[in-house]
Amino acid sequence: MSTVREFRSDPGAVAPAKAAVREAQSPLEAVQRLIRAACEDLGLPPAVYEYLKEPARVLVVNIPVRMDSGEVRTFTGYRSQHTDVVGPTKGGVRFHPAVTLDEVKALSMWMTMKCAVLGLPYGGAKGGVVCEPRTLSRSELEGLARGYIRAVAGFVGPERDIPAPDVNTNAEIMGWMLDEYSSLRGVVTPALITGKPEVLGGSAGRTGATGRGVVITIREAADRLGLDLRGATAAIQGFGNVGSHTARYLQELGVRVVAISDVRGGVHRRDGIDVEAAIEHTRRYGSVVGLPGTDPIGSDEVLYLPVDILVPAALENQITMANVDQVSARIVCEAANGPTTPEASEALVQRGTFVIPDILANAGGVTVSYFEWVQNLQNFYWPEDEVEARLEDMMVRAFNTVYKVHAQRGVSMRRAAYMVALKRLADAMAARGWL
Ligand SMILES: NC(=O)C1=CN([C@@H]2O[C@H](COP(=O)(O)OP(=O)(O)OC[C@H]3O[C@@H](n4cnc5c(N)ncnc54)[C@H](O)[C@@H]3O)[C@@H](O)[C@H]2O)C=CC1
Ligand SMILES: O=C(O)CCC(=O)C(=O)O
Repeated sequence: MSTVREFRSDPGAVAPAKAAVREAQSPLEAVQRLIRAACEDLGLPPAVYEYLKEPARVLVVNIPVRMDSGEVRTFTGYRSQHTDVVGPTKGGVRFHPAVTLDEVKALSMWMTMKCAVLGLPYGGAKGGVVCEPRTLSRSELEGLARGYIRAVAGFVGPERDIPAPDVNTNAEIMGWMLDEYSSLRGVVTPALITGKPEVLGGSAGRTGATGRGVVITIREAADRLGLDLRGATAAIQGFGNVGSHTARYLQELGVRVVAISDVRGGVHRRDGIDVEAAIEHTRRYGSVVGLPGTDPIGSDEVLYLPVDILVPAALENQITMANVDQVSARIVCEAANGPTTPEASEALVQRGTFVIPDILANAGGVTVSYFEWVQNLQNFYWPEDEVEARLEDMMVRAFNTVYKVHAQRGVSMRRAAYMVALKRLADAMAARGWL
């Protein structure tokens, strides 16, 4: 790397996390603080933060959709591409009423950090559409998915930016987007998008990959802490793709999943919930609420149960300085992106909670997306056991790398993960002559 200079504050920039007394007011501010703090920890040249403090490009689009009523309604969509310093950008597309440009920017920045922790050859990206998918019919949803990819088609592509599923999007929606893009380009382009159905070139194991990765990190953490997972208890907030697979794989390791919640409410059972029954109930009724043999519990209450493992697997900002004192789990594993503010996370760590940060915990999804993209480019497909073995290997290596920095430097796992990521990104910048 070029000469390492002292990292100086500039008056316009966000305050370093060390000196922060005020809780970050938004996910964007939170991720900026985290990046800046890691740059300081590593003594990186100021240019590193300058390159990373905002996304390189953002696109705002209006998406007209013909509704079932015959009227045309316009939806707002975003795509944020944070940095392509190590390769094309990569990240999911979220359909949610609360999506904002700043949220999408923050999510793209977390993607950069996540890919760098795992050593994947991508920068981060994220997309979002402001909509309430629960109020859309299937054909309206399909129109929106096709409209979104049409609107960003000149901006994405296998060598530029590769979308994937996120909140309220899934393999079927990725299939529609792939079809639309392929029609526009006049050539079938499986490497455009990951998390698609296997019959269209999706990777074996992608659907469960994020949950599988989450559970690998919990297993590694439990090992370091001397916690026997057989008989340990867990509570899970959010029971979509990530939450449900996490619950399934935890149960396979002998963990008792005593509480689960989704946006409509939660369920509790001291002796452990039958996870497969909860998945089936959710498939049928759209929520875990009302699962026979369980007691009702509020969505938020799940966060406060005296369990060994708490897995927030829904949205950002669920654990903040306002409620952190009520969290009593021994391990908090951030399956969602940004579920804990940096300040609340620091408070948990001070109390002895082992926090596995999002950019490590939920990296299994993008890792298998990377495998999917590689398979698409080679047009050669791997069996599921090979995907799982490679995922296991990469997640364990990433966990060990972060844990080593955590132990050697006496910093939190989050700070350590950012340091690992920033070191790789800064090395790439230096090698490209940017520093
Ligand atoms: N799908 C993926 O591969 C990856 C997803 N993530 C992150 O994981 C999180 C969850 O994503 P998915 O499972 O894909 O989304 P999803 O749409 O499949 O599921 C989201 C779940 O969260 C629940 N939820 C929403 N608001 C809630 C609230 N206030 N309280 C309790 N539950 C609530 C929903 O009801 C649903 O059960 C997000 O933060 C996402 O960015 C991270 C890495 C990869
Ligand atoms: O699979 C991917 O490419 C990205 C998944 C994602 O959006 C995330 O990790 O937050």
